[in-house]
Amino acid sequence: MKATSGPTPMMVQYLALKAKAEDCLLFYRMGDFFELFFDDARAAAATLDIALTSRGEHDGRPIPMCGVPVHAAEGYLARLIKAGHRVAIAEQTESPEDAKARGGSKTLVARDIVRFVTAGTLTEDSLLDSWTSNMLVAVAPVGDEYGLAAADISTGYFELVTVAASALEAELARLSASELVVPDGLAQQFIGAIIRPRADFDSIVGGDLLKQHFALSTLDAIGAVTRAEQAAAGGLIAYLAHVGQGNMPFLKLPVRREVHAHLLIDQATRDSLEISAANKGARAGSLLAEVDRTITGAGARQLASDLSAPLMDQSIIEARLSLVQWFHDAPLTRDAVRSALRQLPDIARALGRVVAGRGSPRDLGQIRDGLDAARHLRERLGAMADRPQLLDHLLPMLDGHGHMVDVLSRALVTSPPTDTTQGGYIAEGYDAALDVLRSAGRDGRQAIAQLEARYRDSTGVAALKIRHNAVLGYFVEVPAKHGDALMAAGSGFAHRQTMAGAVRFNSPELHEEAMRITQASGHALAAEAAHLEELTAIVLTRRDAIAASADALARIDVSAALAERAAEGNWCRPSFVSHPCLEIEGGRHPVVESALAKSGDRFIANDCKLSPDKRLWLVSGPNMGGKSTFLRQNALIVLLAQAGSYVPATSAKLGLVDRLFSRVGASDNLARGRSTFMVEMVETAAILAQATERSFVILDEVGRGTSTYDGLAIAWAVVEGIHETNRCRCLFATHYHELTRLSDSLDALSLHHVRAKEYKGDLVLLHELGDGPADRSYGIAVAKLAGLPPQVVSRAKTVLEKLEKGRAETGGLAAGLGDLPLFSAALDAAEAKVDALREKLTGLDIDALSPRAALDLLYELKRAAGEN
Ligand SMILES: Nc1ncnc2c1ncn2[C@@H]1O[C@H](COP(=O)(O)OP(=O)(O)OP(=O)(O)O)[C@@H](O)[C@H]1O
Repeated sequence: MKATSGPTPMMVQYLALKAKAEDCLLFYRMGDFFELFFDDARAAAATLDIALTSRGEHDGRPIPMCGVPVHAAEGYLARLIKAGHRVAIAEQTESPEDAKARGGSKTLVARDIVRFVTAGTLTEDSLLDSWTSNMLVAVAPVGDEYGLAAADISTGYFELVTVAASALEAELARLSASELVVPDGLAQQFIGAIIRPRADFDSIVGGDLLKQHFALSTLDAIGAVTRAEQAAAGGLIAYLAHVGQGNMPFLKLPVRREVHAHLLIDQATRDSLEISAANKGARAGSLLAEVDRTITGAGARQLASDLSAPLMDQSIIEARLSLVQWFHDAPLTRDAVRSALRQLPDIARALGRVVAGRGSPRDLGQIRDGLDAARHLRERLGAMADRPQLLDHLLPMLDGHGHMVDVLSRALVTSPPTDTTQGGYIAEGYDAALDVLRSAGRDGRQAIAQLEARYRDSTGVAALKIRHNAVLGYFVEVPAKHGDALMAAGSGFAHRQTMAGAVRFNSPELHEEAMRITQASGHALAAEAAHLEELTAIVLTRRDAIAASADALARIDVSAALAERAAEGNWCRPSFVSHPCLEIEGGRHPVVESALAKSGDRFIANDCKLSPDKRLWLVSGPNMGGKSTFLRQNALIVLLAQAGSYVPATSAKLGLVDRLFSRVGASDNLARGRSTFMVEMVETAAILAQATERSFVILDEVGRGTSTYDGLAIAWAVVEGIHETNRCRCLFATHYHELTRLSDSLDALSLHHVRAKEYKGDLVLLHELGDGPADRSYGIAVAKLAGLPPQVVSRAKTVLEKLEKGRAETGGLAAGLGDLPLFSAALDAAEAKVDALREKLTGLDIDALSPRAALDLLYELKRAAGEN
C-alpha cells in the first residue's frame, strides 16, 4: 500500500471485504500472514497483545495494521473469540500465477471471505472445551410464543422447542448459548445477540430449508414442528450458511423437545444452586464438578446437558436410573467399561470437523479407533446377563461400522497426522501404486547417497556433500577452498551459488535423480490426497450412524460415572410417586460434604418431609446454623433425581417437580443496575407468578434487604401467598421469629429449626434440624464466634436486652397481626368488591340515563372503586 491520493487497488479490495464482514474482525490473507487493518488492527493488537504497526496511508492518514502468522492462527483466533469477537477469514482464492495469467504481472490476487469464526460455530479442538457443549441458539417470536432452534455444530446436535414467554428465560438458561441469533427488531430484548435479517426467520422459508437440508418431503419425520420452530430453524440454518459461506456444518435430524418434558429452572435458580458454575463462573465448586466422574469429553458434555435439563418423564428417568444401578451393583464391569472408555477419542467432534470440511487424517483415525473400541465394548457388555432395557437399546448403536473401520484400518497409519502437506498418512500396503511411488522416492534418495560417494571419490574432496533446501532443491556442496576444482570446465559440475565458506553446484546426474524424487513424491502426495477424499466420503455416508454410536458411548460413560459417584459417596436410588411429596432421609449437600471432608469434618445429614398437607417448612435458627445448606441440598437432590442420578441421601422419595426455584442469599447485580433488594424482589415476583402445585421452591431470608418492618411484612405476605395461591412444596428459611405465628393460621405450614446450644458461654452449632421454632436467635453469639471485639459484643448484649424488654411490653414487631385476615381471605374480599362494581356496570341501561344521572353514577362508581 503506497501513499497515493486515492485508495490502492488492494485497499479497495480490502474495504469491499470489510463491508461484507460487517462487525467481524477481518483476517486478510497476505502470503503467510493474516493481516488486520484500521480499528480491527487496534482491537486485535489490544486483545492479543501484539505489535500495532502501520502500512501506507488512507485518506492521508497511516493505516494501523497488525498480523498473525497463518500457521499459528488458531491460537490467536481462540483468544479473540474468548474475548467476544467474531472473525471473518478472507483467503486468496487464486494463486499469484493465476492472477498474473488473468490480468498481467500487476494483477491483485483475488480474495474472498471463506468463513466466519464465531463463538457458536466452532469445530476446532483447540478452540473448544472438550467437556462443554457449544450451543448456537436462534430465537424467533411467532404470536405470543417463541421458537428456539439450538445446535452444537461440533457434534451435530440439533434441537427445536417452542416456549411461552414465561418459560423463555428458563429455556435459554438451560441451553446456555455461546451465541444467540435473533431477528432484526429484538436487539433490545436480547442484549448481545447477533442480529440477522427478519426475512431469515420466515416460518415458511424455514420449513422449506429444514426439508431441503435433510432431504425430507414433509416435516413429519421430525414430529409436529411448530411455525415458531420452523421460523427459528430458518434463522439458524441461514446463519450457519452465512457463517460457513455456503459450507454447511454437521446437523443431525433435529430433536423436538417439549418444554414440559423437562424441569424448568431459570437463570437465577441455576446461579444460586451453582449447578454448572459456582460463584465466580468457574466450574470448580459447582454441582457438575462435584458429580462429574465421566471419562470422555462426550460423556462430560452429556452429563452437563443432563444436569441442566432434568426430566419430567418418569419412565425415561427410571430407565436411566436402572442403568446407573446396574453399573453401581457391578463394580468390576464398571471398572472394565471405564478403563475401555479411557482409550476412546472424541468421535463426535472428529466427525463434526470432517462434515464441516475441516477434517484431517487424524480425525479419520480417531473415528476408526473410537468405533473399534465401541465394537469391543458392545461385545463385552452384550455378553453380560440381566442387562437393563436402556443398555439393550444402546448396544446395537455401538456396532455396524465393521466394513468402514476395516477400510480405515487398512488405509491409515496407526497415528495419522493433522497436517496433510507432508503426506505419510496412508498406510504402506494399502495401494500398490502409491507404494511404488514411495519406493521410487526412497530409491532416488539412495541413488543420491551413492552419487555423493562417487563424487567424493572422483573429486577427491572428502568433505563434499549432496544437500537439499527449499530454494535450490538438491545441490552439491564443497568447502570454499575446493570450489575452484569443481569450477573447472569439463568437471561435469555447474556453479549455482557461492556462500561464505562453501560453494554449491549442480550436475546433470543429480538433476535427473532430483527430478525423479520430486515427481515421485508429488505423485505420492496426490495419491494420498485422493485416498483421503475417498475415505472422507465413506465416513460422510455413515455420519448419522457414527453420531449415534458417539451418543450411545456418551450415555454409557455418564451412567457408569454416576454409578461411580454414587458408590463413592454412598448415595441412594431415588423413587418416584405420583403425589407431590419430597421425603428425604439422611440428605446431604454434595459440595459442602466434600468440602468438609477435605478438612476432616463430618457433614450432618438431615431429613426433609414435605407432603401435600405439610408442604411448607419454615426453617429458623442461628446464622451459620446450616439453613441455606439444608434448603439447597434438597433442591439439588430433586435435580439429581430427575436427571436420572442417585442422590446424596439414605433414602429419597418424591413426586416429579415441574419447576424448581431458588432464591438463596443476596447476590448483588450491580452490573445490571439493580440493588440486592431489587434483585431479590424481582426473583421473588417470578416465583410467585410461576410456581405451580408441582413446583419446588426454596426461599432464604426473603425481605432481609430492607427495613425490619417492610422486610417482615413482605416475608409474611410471601409465605401466605405461597401457601394459599401457589400451593407448591417450599422450604422457607428466615430470621424473623415473628413468622412462626403463621403456623396458627396456615395448616400446611410447619416449623423447624437448625439446632444450636451454648456450652460454657460459647455457641455450638449442631447443623441438625429439629421440629418447632428456634428458641432464640443467637445472632450475638455468632458475632462473638466470628471475632467481634468483646466490648462491641457486650454493648450489643445491652442493646438487645433493652429491645427485648420493649418487645415484651408492646407485643413486639408483629403485635397487631393476630387478627389479620388470611392472604386468600383478603384477596377474596377485594375481589368481592370488584365484583360488586362489575355487577352494577353490567346491570346499567345506559340509554335510559340522563346526562346528569350518568355523571352522578360515574362519581359513585369512582368512589366505590376508590374504596377498593
Ligand atoms: N449439615 C451440615 N453439617 C455440617 N456442617 C454444615 C452443615 N450445614 C452447614 N454446615 C456448615 O455451616 C456453614 C454455614 O451454613 P449455612 O450457610 O447453610 O448457614 P445459614 O444458617 O444459612 O447461615 P446464615 O443464616 O448466616 O445465612 C456451611 O458453610 C458449612 O460449613
